[in-house]
Amino acid sequence: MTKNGGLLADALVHLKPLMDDERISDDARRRLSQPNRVVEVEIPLRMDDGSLKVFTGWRSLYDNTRGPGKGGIRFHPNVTGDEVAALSFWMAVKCAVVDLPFGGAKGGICVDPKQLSRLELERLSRGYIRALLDVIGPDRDIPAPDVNTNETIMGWMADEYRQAAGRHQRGVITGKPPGHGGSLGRTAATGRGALQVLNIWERRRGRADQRPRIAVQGFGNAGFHFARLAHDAGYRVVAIADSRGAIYREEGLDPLPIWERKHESSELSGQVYCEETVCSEVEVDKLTNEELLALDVDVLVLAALENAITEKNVDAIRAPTILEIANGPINNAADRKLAERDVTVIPDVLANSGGVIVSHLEWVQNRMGDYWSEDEIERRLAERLGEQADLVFERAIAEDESLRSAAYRQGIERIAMAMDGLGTERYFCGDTGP
Ligand SMILES: NC(=O)C1=CN([C@@H]2O[C@H](COP(=O)(O)OP(=O)(O)OC[C@H]3O[C@@H](n4cnc5c(N)ncnc54)[C@H](OP(=O)(O)O)[C@@H]3O)[C@@H](O)[C@H]2O)C=CC1
Ligand SMILES: O=C(O)CCC(=O)C(=O)O
Repeated sequence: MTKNGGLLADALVHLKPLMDDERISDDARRRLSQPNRVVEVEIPLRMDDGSLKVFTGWRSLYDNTRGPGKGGIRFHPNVTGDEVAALSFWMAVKCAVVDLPFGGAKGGICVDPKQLSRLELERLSRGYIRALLDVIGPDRDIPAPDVNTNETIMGWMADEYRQAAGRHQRGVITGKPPGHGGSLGRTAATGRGALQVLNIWERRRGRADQRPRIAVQGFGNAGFHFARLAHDAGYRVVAIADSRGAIYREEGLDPLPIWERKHESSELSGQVYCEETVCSEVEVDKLTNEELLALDVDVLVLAALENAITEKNVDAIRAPTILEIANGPINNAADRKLAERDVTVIPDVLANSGGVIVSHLEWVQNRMGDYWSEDEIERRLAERLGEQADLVFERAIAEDESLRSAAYRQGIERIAMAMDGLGTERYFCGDTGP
């Protein structure tokens, strides 16, 4: 068993009820039950002091029936092959839920990037790409940012691939800096999309004119942009947490200055933004992460890592609505308990899909060699996400099932239909070679 205690096995539990559906063929059922492949690589890194360290990395391709694999790369000390495989499963479901022509993939390196210098980080990022040249590619498997990776890192990685290929291949990675083939709007896309999904849900529940109080766990790319946009849209962000702790203010917090303070010194390190000096303009209370999760807010937003809510702390949760921006932040046991208590969970495979939707737009722009304005990106994101979220919500209401179950059905049916459409002789499509 891995450090994450069988994350893929826990993730696959959601498939079980769907597998009884007669629309899912036996072949599709079998092929959906494990990843196509999980590649493990050792990446040697010359440290600034001249010593050599070796880091382990992975890239998992869960399924590529509907198109090339797609999914981010995570740098974190707890990354394992099992975690990456689970994340690639969620990517496969997510891309199908919002009807993108992609399969699911994910990658990661077991490393604490906060312990590396900028040059070490660049060498490691480039080394990861060199190690995986045979499995990634613009029509094979297309990485993007995830936890502790960003557009700078995607730029280094795309450049490493370009050097190895001997030509520009911009569509090999998304989330790059604008100017190096990156799309406008990608950085904020995950948070923007999550807010749109929440807004649609709140409107359906007749709560659009209220000013919900929200608490946000995770203040990185996804959590910050969500909090900033939600604050601007009139939500009251009463609490924010990063890996070091949480701050709370009943009157509401303005996420932008908090973010600016947090990032004054270094892009990737966690700053102690909840020190009194940092928030000296307003009175804030300090909370632990567990206290933030237990706040009596209208919406609890999970934007950090997997298993934030498990059977150990689920009974303390008081929010009636949970928005999953992180992938897999609620384990199965906790999910069942929340359902028993009629807590609405807006699931990750829909709520955080804004990022990959704009990644798809970046890939399309790279292939066209022409670039859209930020307004155009936002319009296209809103159009796709609005249509697909409505389908999920309508299905959930019509079938009287959870939003997670409705989203999974939407995604899995599309993948299974694509698998069946290819016939019986297509067993594996690793897409290696030139
Ligand atoms: N980036 C994207 O486009 C997408 C991201 N996601 C998912 O969203 C989640 C966050 O990703 P992203 O924002 O990109 O990652 P980042 O690395 O930018 O941010 C992660 C944030 O989570 C915080 N954090 C880490 N551990 C904890 C903890 N135990 N308690 C509270 N906060 C914690 C970090 O704290 P600190 O700042 O102190 O390090 C950081 O603020 C992940 O699950 C990711 O897979 C999903 C779809 C797309
Ligand atoms: O933008 C992408 O391709 C994938 C982002 C991601 O890793 C995710 O949605 O979890």
